[in-house]
Amino acid sequence: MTRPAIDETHDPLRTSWSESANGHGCFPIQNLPLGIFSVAGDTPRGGIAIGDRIVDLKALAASQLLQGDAQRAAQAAAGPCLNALLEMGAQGRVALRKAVSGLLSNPDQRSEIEPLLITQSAAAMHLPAKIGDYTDFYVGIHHATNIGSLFRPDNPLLPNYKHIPIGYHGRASSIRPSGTAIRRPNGQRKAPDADAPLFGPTQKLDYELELGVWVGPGNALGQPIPIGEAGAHIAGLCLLNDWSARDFQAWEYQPLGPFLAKNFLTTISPWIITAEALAPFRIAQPARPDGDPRPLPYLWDDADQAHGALGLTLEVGLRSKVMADAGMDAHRIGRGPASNMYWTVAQMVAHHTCNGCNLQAGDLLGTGTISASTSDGLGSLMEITRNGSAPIELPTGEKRTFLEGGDELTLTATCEADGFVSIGFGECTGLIQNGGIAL
Ligand SMILES: O=C(O)/C=C/C(=O)CC(=O)CC(=O)O
Ligand SMILES: [Ca+2]
Ligand SMILES: [Mg+2]
Repeated sequence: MTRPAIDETHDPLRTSWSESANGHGCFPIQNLPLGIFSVAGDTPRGGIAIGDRIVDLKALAASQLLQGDAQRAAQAAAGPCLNALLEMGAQGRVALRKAVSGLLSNPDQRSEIEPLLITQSAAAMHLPAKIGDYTDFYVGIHHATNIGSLFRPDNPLLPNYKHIPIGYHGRASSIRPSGTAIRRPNGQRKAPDADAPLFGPTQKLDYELELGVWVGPGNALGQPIPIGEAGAHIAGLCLLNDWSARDFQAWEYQPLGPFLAKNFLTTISPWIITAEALAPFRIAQPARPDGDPRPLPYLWDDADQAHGALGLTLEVGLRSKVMADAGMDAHRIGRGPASNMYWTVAQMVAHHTCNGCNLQAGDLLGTGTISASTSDGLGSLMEITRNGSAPIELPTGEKRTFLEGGDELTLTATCEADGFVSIGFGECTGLIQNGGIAL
């Protein structure tokens, strides 16, 4: 995937007059992610996170402080979803990023810009775009191997895995922003030794640690996106939790793949970490192990192999109600690098469109669960507890096989590279409610 230019907006010496940005773990002036927010009594509109505040893009568009592409981009972000801005592609995003970075770093403009800033704690975050379609891939090879060995002990990694970025079409309508409560879903499950299935609340509620990929400009139906052009169609990334009911999944998934086990809710972090903000953190795709097949030519691009992967670390924390009541922080249950993706984002895009399927601005792709090869870097409880057979212990002494009512799960991600200021994704969090869906 082509890497956006490193420019003055990435300068590690650049700071903001909005002091909370300087040293902020997620949103220093080098990040400037895009989202949709609202404050009480007002309509949702686009914003850019800066430290613990948000630049109101509707107000900025009305201020006459921007010109040209930057002004057009702010106008495209002034409404309740960012689809129009995503459709504009890199040109609009880059112009807006440069202009906002300049305004937030120039002390002479503080008096003009500061009235356009909103405190994040006073704002509600919404989905950043109307999501037309959502596709979930399966590119985390350690996850695919681990979960495959639990679902199919004789045949963990199917023979297509190293030739095709495997995916399934998910459900866009049930994607929600971070903070949405999780109601335990009902469905069918059947234990392998049971005579008949049962209907009721899932006994194996799980999470999946994934990255979400926001599609920028789409492609026309019938016109594939060549791998070398995939970068122009990617607006940015977020965190994605593909909540999963493992008992339903085991019973329903053959032969068509996941269905009700995964479409009851998917949670994403609300900020789009733009392709531009991620530029310094692009790394080489790890070499395929000796003996692995070279992908077909439509899935191979030397430039993509050189810098199509992401230098970021993903983390999962779990906090039970007992821990929350005692004022304890979340307990880390997984931490690992995104370089455990067997396929790059560009390969996902090239494959998704190779048959002429059209992506549209605001579509969302999930990478699939990203697990590491080590036991401290697994991306789901099904893997961590070996399908419930090896419970984990929380600092309170409580045991967990799968998620229970009152548990709060939080995904985070941090990008680091020598010579650059680190940036974070914010949080993707969800609290499991005690009650479920009505029976
Ligand atoms: O059948 C399997 O091997 C497992 C499939 C999934 O869990 C689907 C999925 O959501 C892919 C992923 O997150 O990696
Ligand atoms: Ca998934
Ligand atoms: Mg759809």
